[in-house]
Amino acid sequence: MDKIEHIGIAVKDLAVSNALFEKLLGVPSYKTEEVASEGVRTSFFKSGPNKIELLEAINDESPIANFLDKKGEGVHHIAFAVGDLEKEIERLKQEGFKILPGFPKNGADNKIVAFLHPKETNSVLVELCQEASS
Ligand SMILES: CC[C@H](C(=O)O)C(=O)SCCNC(=O)CCNC(=O)[C@H](O)C(C)(C)COP(=O)(O)OP(=O)(O)OC[C@H]1O[C@@H](n2cnc3c(N)ncnc32)[C@H](O)[C@@H]1OP(=O)(O)O
Ligand SMILES: [Co+2]
Repeated sequence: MDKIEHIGIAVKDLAVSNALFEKLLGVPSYKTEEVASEGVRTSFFKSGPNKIELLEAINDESPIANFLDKKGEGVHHIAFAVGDLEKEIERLKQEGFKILPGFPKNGADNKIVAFLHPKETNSVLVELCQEASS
């Protein structure tokens, strides 16, 4: 794991939270992007070298819809940047971690992503992100 790539925050209304985080961070979102496979609309902010990803659900099947129903708005996941996702997945499997089914897949912000189950990582949902080849 090279660094924290972004912190994912589940929000009910992306437009409302975009305005809030623009005031909070003092910068506008640099990208809004839907990821249909995850049923999410995302909005990204840069804060110095760090990134914040806001996520709203675009359908009831979305993991974000379920999270909001059960836990409400808040920090949803921590994403780590990895240079070689397949290699990192192999290393993690050797360490006894399982990758959630259906991953790796294309994520937002030009990444290929995979997730571990939060029950294996102290109830923190961990995402792995590799730059998709341009
Ligand atoms: C890919 C686009 C974008 C990007 O960055 O590129 C994204 O980040 S998309 C983000 C949305 N997509 C995902 O989160 C995909 C991975 N998540 C899942 O597959 C599910 O959300 C899963 C498996 C983590 C949970 O789904 P499940 O149906 O099992 O939900 P439950 O409510 O039954 O939860 C089971 C258990 O896990 C705890 N839980 C669930 N979500 C989280 C979370 N985000 N952080 C911490 N813990 C979580 C939940 O509380 C349950 O624990 P229990 O003790 O049994 O109550
Ligand atoms: Co993410």
